Formats: sequence, C-alpha cells, structure tokens
Amino acid sequence: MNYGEWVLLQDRRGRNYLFRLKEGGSFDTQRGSLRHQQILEAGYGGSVATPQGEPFTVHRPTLEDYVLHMPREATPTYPKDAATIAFLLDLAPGMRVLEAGSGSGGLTLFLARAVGPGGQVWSYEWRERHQARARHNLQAFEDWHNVTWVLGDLAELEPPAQPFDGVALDLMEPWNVLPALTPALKPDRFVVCYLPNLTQVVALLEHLKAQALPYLHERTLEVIHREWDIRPPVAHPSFQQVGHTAFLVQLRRLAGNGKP
Ligand SMILES: C[S@@+](CC[C@H](N)C(=O)[O-])C[C@H]1O[C@@H](n2cnc3c(N)ncnc32)[C@H](O)[C@@H]1O
Repeated sequence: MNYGEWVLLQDRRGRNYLFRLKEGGSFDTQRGSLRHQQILEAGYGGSVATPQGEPFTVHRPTLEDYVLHMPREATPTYPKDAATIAFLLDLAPGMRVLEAGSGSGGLTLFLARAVGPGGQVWSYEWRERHQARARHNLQAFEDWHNVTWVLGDLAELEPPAQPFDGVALDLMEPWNVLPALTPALKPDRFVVCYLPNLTQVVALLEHLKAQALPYLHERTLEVIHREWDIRPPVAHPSFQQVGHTAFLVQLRRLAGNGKP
C-alpha cells in the first residue's frame, strides 16, 4: 500500500468512505481524526481507531465500491448490471467490444477488465464533459490501456476494419444507433441494451421489427439482488434494498440481413 492509492474505510455500522491516501493527509470524523500514515501502516485488511476510540477497517476498494462512490456526470450502469452485461455479451480476454455512451465510465471499467490488456474497448460519447469524466474515472482507478475514447454520435459510426465481438448500449434510444452499428458487429454475437423503463424495451422491439434489423431477441431480464440482514437471532431480508435499476435486453445478431 502506498500514498496515492485508493482506500476504503468501513465503520462499525458498515458505512464506507472512499479516498486516496495523501502524504500528510487526515480523515476527519465526528469522533476524531485518523492520519493517512496510520491507515497506510495498518494496510489493506487492517484496523485503525481514532484517539476517541472510533474503529474502522481498511480495505482495497473493489470495482463495485469504486463505481458506486466515484464522481459522476451521468448515472453509471449499476455494478450488478454491468457485471451481467459482460456475462450476457459472453466476453473473454482479448475480445473487442463497443459501448455507448461512456457517461461516467462505470460500464467502461467493467468491460475493460473483462476483455483485459489484450482486448479493446471502444467507448463512444457525444458529450465532451461526460467523456472527460469517464476517461478520468477510468485512469484514476484501473487502466489496462485498452480503451479507445471516441467523441461523437454512435449513430454516425463508420464500420471499423475489424468487427466487434459485442456491443453494450446504455443510452435512451438504442434503436437510433442500431442500424449504424449492425455491420460493425460479428454475426452470432450480442448487443445488450440497458433500459430503465419497460416502455423503452417495447419501443426497441417494435423498432427492430419495423426496421427489419437482423437480430433475435434472446431475452429481457432484471438482475435482482436480495440482501439479507444476518446477525443471529436476527435473520431476515434487509429492510433497505436496491430497488429497480434497469432491464437488460440481449439481442443476437443474425448473419447477413437475417433472412433465410
Ligand atoms: C446513462 S449515461 C451512460 C452511463 C455509463 N454507462 C456509465 O456506466 O457511466 C448515457 C450516456 O450516453 C450518451 N449518449 C446518448 N446518446 C448517444 C449517442 N447517440 N452517441 C454517443 N453518446 C450518446 C449521453 O451523453 C450519456 O453520457
């Protein structure tokens, strides 16, 4: 553990605090301060306490911790959904994946990790401020040097020389960008759309039909995590749960124009 690295402090109620360790820095609470040097000496997995006796455990933030706490311009894809998108895209190290929009870079971080240093993520975003935020968030946490940032409208995509192994779309109207990206996706590979509203899911499927785009609708699902509060004899579902985030629509690209 070194100065400049991210650390996550957890208090006895399970609340988390994410920050970077600075030489001479301190973490101030209502029950006293902790010097960053103390935290560094305790190391990841260690424990520290303020002079008033307030205890904290010291952790290396996971990707989920980071995405939930990082600064944002647009709402990041929720981590449970981002992990499932990588799974529904059937990503593996070395693959090439396209995403839009970059937003705050939440999904980019998951995709970059899934395809690894030998793979490539092309991240499209039409708002400069969002792109800058996404780029900064990625570089500040974990950079595999495998992301190409493109400023522009995905609907105007020119098919690249090499097609993609998957496409992840977290934007309001995916049907506007599907015609342009379809020739850039390998046959029998997937597009996954992250859509908060069921009305968007229905609109997407209607547009696919109306535009005769070569896709099979594989499935639409929600990722539901039900957390439990287990402190025997207490053992029941937590009273606070993450509610609805979005629907994930998995589409499989058919070869050619999709007609026999
Ligand atoms: C909800 S945010 C994406 C959040 C991102 N997945 C994350 O995890 O941080 C949607 C983003 O898509 C961008 N966007 C919408 N339509 C676009 C398009 N046609 N081309 C490029 N970017 C687009 C918006 O500017 C916005 O930043």
